[in-house]
Amino acid sequence: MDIKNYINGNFHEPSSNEWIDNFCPANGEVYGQIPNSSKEDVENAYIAAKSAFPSWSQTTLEERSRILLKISEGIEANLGKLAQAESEDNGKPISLAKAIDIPRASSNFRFFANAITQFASESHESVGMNAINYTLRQPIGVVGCISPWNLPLYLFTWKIAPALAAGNCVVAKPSEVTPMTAYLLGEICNKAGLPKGVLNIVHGLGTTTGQAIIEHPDIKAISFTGGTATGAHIARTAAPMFKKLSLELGGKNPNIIFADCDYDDMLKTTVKSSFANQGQICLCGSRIFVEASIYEKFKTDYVKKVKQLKVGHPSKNDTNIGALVSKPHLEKVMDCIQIAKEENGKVLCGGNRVTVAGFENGYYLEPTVIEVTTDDCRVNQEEIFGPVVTIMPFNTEDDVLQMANKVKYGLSATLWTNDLKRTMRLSNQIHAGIVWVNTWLMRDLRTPFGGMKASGVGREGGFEALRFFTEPKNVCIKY
Ligand SMILES: NC(=O)C1=CN([C@@H]2O[C@H](COP(=O)(O)OP(=O)(O)OC[C@H]3O[C@@H](n4cnc5c(N)ncnc54)[C@H](O)[C@@H]3O)[C@@H](O)[C@H]2O)C=CC1
Ligand SMILES: O=C(O)/C=C/C=C(\O)C(=O)O
Repeated sequence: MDIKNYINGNFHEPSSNEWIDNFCPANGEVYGQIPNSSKEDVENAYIAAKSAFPSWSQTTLEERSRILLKISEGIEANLGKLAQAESEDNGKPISLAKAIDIPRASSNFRFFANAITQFASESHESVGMNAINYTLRQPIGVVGCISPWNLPLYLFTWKIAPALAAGNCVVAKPSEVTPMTAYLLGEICNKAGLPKGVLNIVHGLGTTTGQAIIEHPDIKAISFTGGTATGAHIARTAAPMFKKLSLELGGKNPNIIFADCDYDDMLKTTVKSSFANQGQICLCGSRIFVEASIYEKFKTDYVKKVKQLKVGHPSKNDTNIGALVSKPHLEKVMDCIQIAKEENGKVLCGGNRVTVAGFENGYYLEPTVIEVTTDDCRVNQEEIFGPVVTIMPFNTEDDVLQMANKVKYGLSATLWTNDLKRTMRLSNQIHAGIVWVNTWLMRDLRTPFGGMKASGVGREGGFEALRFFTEPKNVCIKY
């Protein structure tokens, strides 16, 4: 199916008539074309957004909320179609798209439709000065939202929903690798009655379409999720124009397992936190550190469970691990495994491409566990973003804390222990924006979400997102 840009409520071909092949990761075949939108298309999207802004920013909160709820319902009503599109475009198991990706996209709109009705600003009485200060939280104007391929509609809507709820108009670009569900969202928005131009979706490469968005002098804020190198490039480009930036970037997250944890729960969840979505979630616990006293037992039990995961076609209900998102990404992940071997990492299971009968050109890879003896190796320092984890033992809390923090990233961490004091000590000291204790990826959309160090700048979620998408203006009145 050919995809078009959604500008001013209508579907348009790219002005340059330049197209990009869209590949299906499950079989490696081209199954459609997407626009490689130019500066001109981005400008058209901007003009539509700009002209929609005066009206949308003055639309009552109740009305904005009502329309966003309708979009949420539209996503829910199209669950089957969207899940199938997501699975075909991304390679993820359809079961995952149905249970997680699409319901969460719907929740994102529902959550921010409700949150905006509860969003309030501060006032400060300046005692002894006969003055009162109050702070307005005004929409910024036209904002840019750029999202990645791993959780396509989930992350696309995680940015768009708060931006719209706060009264902004949006120029958004999904990943060129997984454009399909963002394309389908346009029709849902029209049916929900979203006024023309409030949301505009342009498709294309990061280096052309994405670059035109971040360089646009009047797109005043950029919310981006993706790789750390791209985040750094966006920051370099946007900073001299004083754009507001929210950057949600890569991770190399420690999963720290103490002997006193609830073992069965830990084991089951660790398999999930290692390999969910083929390991292509920035929050996956890709570095597993296990207390020495249970290391050998863990190693045996974990590898046994990982070997039971079924790699298969994403449309099959019994598939645990689908296809990786693209051929270049598969090659990148396989290169990382090769580097691990060269650095004396021991592959305990996996490490090879999988041929799925009938889909021989699909991008399938075995879930891979690598035992390492030092945390300094590249495979333990660099983000792989695939179904590959490392495991190694540790002796003391101090040792593991040091190793956990000795990476450039600081996105999330998982702790498995029943010792409350240890939980508090480690949670306080660990370099991560998100710490899960005895669980993983349990989400409450009100909480601040994002990372420190090379994992990003700013936080998404809840009122943090609404604060990002508004400009605070303080008014001081003397009486
Ligand atoms: N934190 C996360 O959730 C993600 C991390 N990654 C990491 O990044 C690595 C590279 O993956 P990529 O697909 O190359 O991610 P990327 O960071 O290049 O892509 C993310 C989004 O940014 C856009 N983009 C790329 N260059 C841009 C530019 N100059 N201006 C504006 N937008 C631009 C892309 O078109 C896409 O929509 C992965 O191997 C993985 O390690 C990738 C995707 C998501
Ligand atoms: O908001 C969430 O629940 C998860 C977000 C995940 C990412 O940002 C990612 O994998 O890139």
